[in-house]
Amino acid sequence: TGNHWGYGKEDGPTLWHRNYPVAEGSRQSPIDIIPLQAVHDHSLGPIILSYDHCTSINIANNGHSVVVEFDDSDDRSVIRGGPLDNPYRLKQFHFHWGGKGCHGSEHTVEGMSYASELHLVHWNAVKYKNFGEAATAPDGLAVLGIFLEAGDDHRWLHVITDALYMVKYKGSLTDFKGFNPKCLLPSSLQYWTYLGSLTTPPLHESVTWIILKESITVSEKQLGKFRMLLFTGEEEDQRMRMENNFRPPQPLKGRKVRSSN
Ligand SMILES: Cc1cc(=S)c(O)co1
Ligand SMILES: [Zn+2]
Repeated sequence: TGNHWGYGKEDGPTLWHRNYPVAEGSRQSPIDIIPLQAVHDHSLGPIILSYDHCTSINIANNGHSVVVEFDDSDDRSVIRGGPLDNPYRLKQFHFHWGGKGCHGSEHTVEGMSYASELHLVHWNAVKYKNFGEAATAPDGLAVLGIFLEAGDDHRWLHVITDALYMVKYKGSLTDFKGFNPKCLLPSSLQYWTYLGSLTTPPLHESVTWIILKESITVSEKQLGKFRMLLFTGEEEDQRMRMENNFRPPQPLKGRKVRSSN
């Protein structure tokens, strides 16, 4: 009904173009990144993350992913530098992941998928008055993508995975204060960058993507806790585990991917 969408056979990524024709647009995400075809742009400076005074507010299950929201009423936590002309305010972060043992990331590297992908979503508060307005502008959003590779336990991710039981059902939300996503960054901030879109409807072509080359590791146990989340609400009798909530790579359509040094 209406603009309902999901990741199943009846409502998944191959059908989103029916309600969201931009799905077949010229700057859709994610994409397959081919490192050797990326252009080394020496004018690309380092990305700078100023998260020290970030204020996380809550963690929620929106029926598509699990999202941690931040206070974005001022410039307390921003990303700047790299391909960005302005500082962009941290608004939320969320994840995309697979089912048991299979892939789950949205971006791929030479066809290789990771187990999961973390998206830190920021908006251009210099040019736009709120997130909603920025989300429809070509330079409105900047999303930092971090690959999660199955391996050892991540020493800080348990703070998130231990809270997931509280947001099992679609529409659930709970306090989540004092979390700083700086603890989820890999040691290197080397990145690829390109112009793309949201990877979920409404698929707005408003995102400057910054994908870190180095992944972080998470254990199968930690990934298993993400898979205990449900796409469905408490009141629904059909329980559907939240997994494989990723869009496959989209056509590059002539875009250039640039690489930091
Ligand atoms: C704003 C936003 C960005 C991404 S990448 C997503 O998956 C959902 O919502
Ligand atoms: Zn995302």
